[in-house]
Amino acid sequence: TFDVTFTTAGHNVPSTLYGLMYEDINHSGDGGLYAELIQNRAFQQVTPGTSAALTAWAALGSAKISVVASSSPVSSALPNALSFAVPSGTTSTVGFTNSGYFGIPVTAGWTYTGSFYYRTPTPPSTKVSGSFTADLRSTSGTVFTSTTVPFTTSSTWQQATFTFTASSTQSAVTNLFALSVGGSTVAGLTMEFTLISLFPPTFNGRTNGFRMDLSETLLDMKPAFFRFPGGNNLEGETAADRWAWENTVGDLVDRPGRVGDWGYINTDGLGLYEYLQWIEDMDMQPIMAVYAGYSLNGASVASNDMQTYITEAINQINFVIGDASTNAQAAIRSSMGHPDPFTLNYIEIGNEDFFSPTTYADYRWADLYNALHAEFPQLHYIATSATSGNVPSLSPAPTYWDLHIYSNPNFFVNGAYNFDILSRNGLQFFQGEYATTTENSGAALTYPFIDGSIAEAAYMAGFDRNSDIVFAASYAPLLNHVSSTQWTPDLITFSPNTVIRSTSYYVQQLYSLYKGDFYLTSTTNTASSPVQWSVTRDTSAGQYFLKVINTATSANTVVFTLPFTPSHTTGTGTILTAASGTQNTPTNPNAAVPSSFSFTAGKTITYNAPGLSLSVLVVTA
Ligand SMILES: O=S(=O)(O)O[C@H]1C[C@H](O)[C@@H](O)[C@@H]1CO
Repeated sequence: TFDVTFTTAGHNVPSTLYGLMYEDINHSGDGGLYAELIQNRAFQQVTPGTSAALTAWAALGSAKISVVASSSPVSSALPNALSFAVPSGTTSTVGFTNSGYFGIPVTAGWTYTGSFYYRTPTPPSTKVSGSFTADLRSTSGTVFTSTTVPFTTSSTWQQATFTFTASSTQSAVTNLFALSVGGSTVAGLTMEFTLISLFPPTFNGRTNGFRMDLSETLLDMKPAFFRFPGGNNLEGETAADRWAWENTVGDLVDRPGRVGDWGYINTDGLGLYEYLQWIEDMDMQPIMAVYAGYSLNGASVASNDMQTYITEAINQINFVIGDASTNAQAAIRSSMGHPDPFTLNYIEIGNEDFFSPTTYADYRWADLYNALHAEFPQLHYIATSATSGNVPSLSPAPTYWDLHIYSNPNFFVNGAYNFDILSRNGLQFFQGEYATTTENSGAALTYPFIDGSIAEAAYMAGFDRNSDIVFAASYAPLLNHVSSTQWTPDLITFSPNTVIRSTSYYVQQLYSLYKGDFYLTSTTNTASSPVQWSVTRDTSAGQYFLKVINTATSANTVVFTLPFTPSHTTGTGTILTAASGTQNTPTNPNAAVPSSFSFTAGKTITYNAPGLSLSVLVVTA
């Protein structure tokens, strides 16, 4: 039995404590949160004439399709186009299909919004007019919804737009988007297409917006912040490949895309503006990274070449918070629909710069911090070259540090007091990435498992307890498309039409929902104890959240002694628990989900915590 006495003494819990780490990994962005359904929609960053350039595209009928460098590109950012050549004499239906990001969901009642650019490089002397049919169909050709799109041959680019509404829901996602036309209409013609786009309804109905079910899944966690755009995906393989904010704003036709750092092309259709608008819609605040001159090939920008990136970072921040009436970057923001500044308090300078500590310490941190702090003194700047609370020395000395740790359950069980032992010297910590990534045996994990998730919960009791110096924490990675994975485990796994909440998702959700605003000091425990606890309070609601974490496989009893007598004798709690090894997977998505229970409340509360469990007992004063 663990006897826990808590007092009314303690400290504030920062509103920023629990949030989300994001980067475009495992198709978290393109094919995930970004709602665009067409993969390789603008043939960005591909080599014309290669089969890879045609990823996700296939011809219909006797048409010949290939990716070409257009002789008259739709924009300098999008030099490539799909060439669609129809042999003379063709009479049957011709066209092309796109298979989406490993599938396309067909959902009853959804109105899809589509568009494409097209032209006929060498139009016939007598203009040809006709109609394309745009549709969603199964791979066997069953059409679920369609509409016609009139066209007239022209050597100049035209943009067509259309909508159609699905009347049925298909459980299969192996569906295709198709554009087709009667062969006799276009026989002998060669046409070019690009930026072929199809959106489902989006979160908050935003144009060029986010996928609804994934957004709702994240909203259910009430996350306080969103760290973006990376993670490794900020850094590029080289400086030239970095995430550069300016290439991600403005009209889609002006965004070149880039080769991302997780093995696939990023369209950057999900760009800085879209991130910020969604973060605002989701009641979060950004923790925004700026490129700090280190890239994944290990090279650092030379000291006397840093100015380009300092200016870029200043411009990036001005895009977010600048005055649109006086600042050019802020004016772009305003022109995109947000004249007022977005909320911004935290800037992360680089990512995992412990891979390049010398250049970070010698000049990269100071160059960026000094310039940004001078320009924006009200923002907080987060350094990234530490892995634990024993931070390296940098000048100027950072106040905020981002720490990352991926390990096994034992690390998190034994490390539960890692922050208690740190001296309070003004430093503030962001546990920006953490997760149980292997079993104690070292076996890799494809999905989180209850043993690791409850170990994470033990470690997170340390975030509550030390939230005087831990201002933010987020599990990583956040998202994983089940058909295109570079890193496991992940908090949430999804397919084109399903979302699987892992056991670690529920741990993150419970800590975030029951964060409270004040931590109450209680009986000191020891690291590596099988049981950890945390007591926080929602002061305005007069509610106390008694969290009990039992990392042992057998039950353990905790007896709480309260500094008051609750106003009720029965309390309601929420528990996540499962047998060792349990995972929520695509085939068993609800193997372990939280459930509620009631308990007897009084000046003392005896709680028998099941093995491998996180419980939150809610007590009303
Ligand atoms: O290979 S790692 O450095 O472990 O990559 C990790 C750390 C990096 O910030 C993030 O992008 C990635 C997965 O979350």
